[in-house]
Amino acid sequence: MSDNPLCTTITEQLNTGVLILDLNYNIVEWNRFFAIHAHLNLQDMVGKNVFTAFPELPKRWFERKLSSVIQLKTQSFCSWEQRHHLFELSHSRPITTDSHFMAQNCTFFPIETNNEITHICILIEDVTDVCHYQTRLNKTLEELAKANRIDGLTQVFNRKHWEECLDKEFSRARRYDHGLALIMFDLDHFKLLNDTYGHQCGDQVLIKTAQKISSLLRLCDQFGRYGGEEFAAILPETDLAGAVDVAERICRSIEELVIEFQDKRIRISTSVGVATINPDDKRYEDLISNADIALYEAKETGRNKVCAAKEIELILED
Ligand SMILES: Nc1nc2c(ncn2[C@@H]2O[C@H](COP(=O)(O)OP(=O)(O)OP(=O)(O)O)[C@@H](O)[C@H]2O)c(=O)[nH]1
Repeated sequence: MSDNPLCTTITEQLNTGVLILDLNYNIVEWNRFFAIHAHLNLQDMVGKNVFTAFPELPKRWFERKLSSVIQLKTQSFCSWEQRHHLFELSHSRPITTDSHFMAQNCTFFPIETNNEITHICILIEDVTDVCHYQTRLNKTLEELAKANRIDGLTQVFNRKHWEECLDKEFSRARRYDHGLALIMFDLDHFKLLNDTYGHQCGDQVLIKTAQKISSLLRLCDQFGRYGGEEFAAILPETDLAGAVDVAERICRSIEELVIEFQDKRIRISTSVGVATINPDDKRYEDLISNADIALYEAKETGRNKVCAAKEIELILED
């Protein structure tokens, strides 16, 4: 590796890959680490063009990288997060990883002789462990973030996240004077269903109902589980007539839904309350209250129906 035997000994013991190229991309030197992980013979590769020796190299990117190192006379770095690996080297990680090749941090730096760049040195650091643990950590964080937003049983938004969405939509609607509607659903006689068929059956009904309602909403609507057998949907840019129309459609679909549980075919219904933002509403909770009053009205006047907050106001005015 070097005229100095001490340096050669050290370089050969390094746990880092060392590859030295001339300015025509020919391999001048490389160390044992590189040869072992490339499964190639140390001597065979010297003098070969790097692109012939490693056809997997991204040629244009590599040439640009080296040319900037030469022109700027400065070192350059490429982390595994930018590019998982440059060279298809094996790793010796005992624990199984998803990656077939060694994850690499690569450093490129110019070698000068008499003030003139004659070679480029590339150092390859094996960061397969870092990559593995970072990937696992990211996955866990993603799962945690999801668990923080999603109701475990029905897989729709949980109440906390749903209310945060409503808070944002409410502020936006107020600021830009846009429409905003809220639909609250409460399954009818759910206690009786639980008592008759058992809690597992009740759970299945909640799952299927949530799926059904989700499938009938638009992508921009936000749907969540508000409580036990209560669900709620936020409909941005929607007026009362539009929201009632959606609510009616959902109400009829739930009525027609047949849920199979073991050998039983279960049918249910839902009462629905609809409200839209009005100038008196100061906080998003006001909108929930109005939808809740409408929902109560739907329960009181027979269930399996839709009531709108405005209709109640009119009834009160009468
Ligand atoms: N299976 C199951 N049941 C639940 C869950 N959460 C709440 N419940 C039940 O839902 C039932 C709700 O009962 P109530 O509030 O009396 O309402 P209801 O029987 O639907 O009557 P109305 O709303 O008046 O039509 C209770 O028995 C709760 O135990 C759940 O996650 N799974």
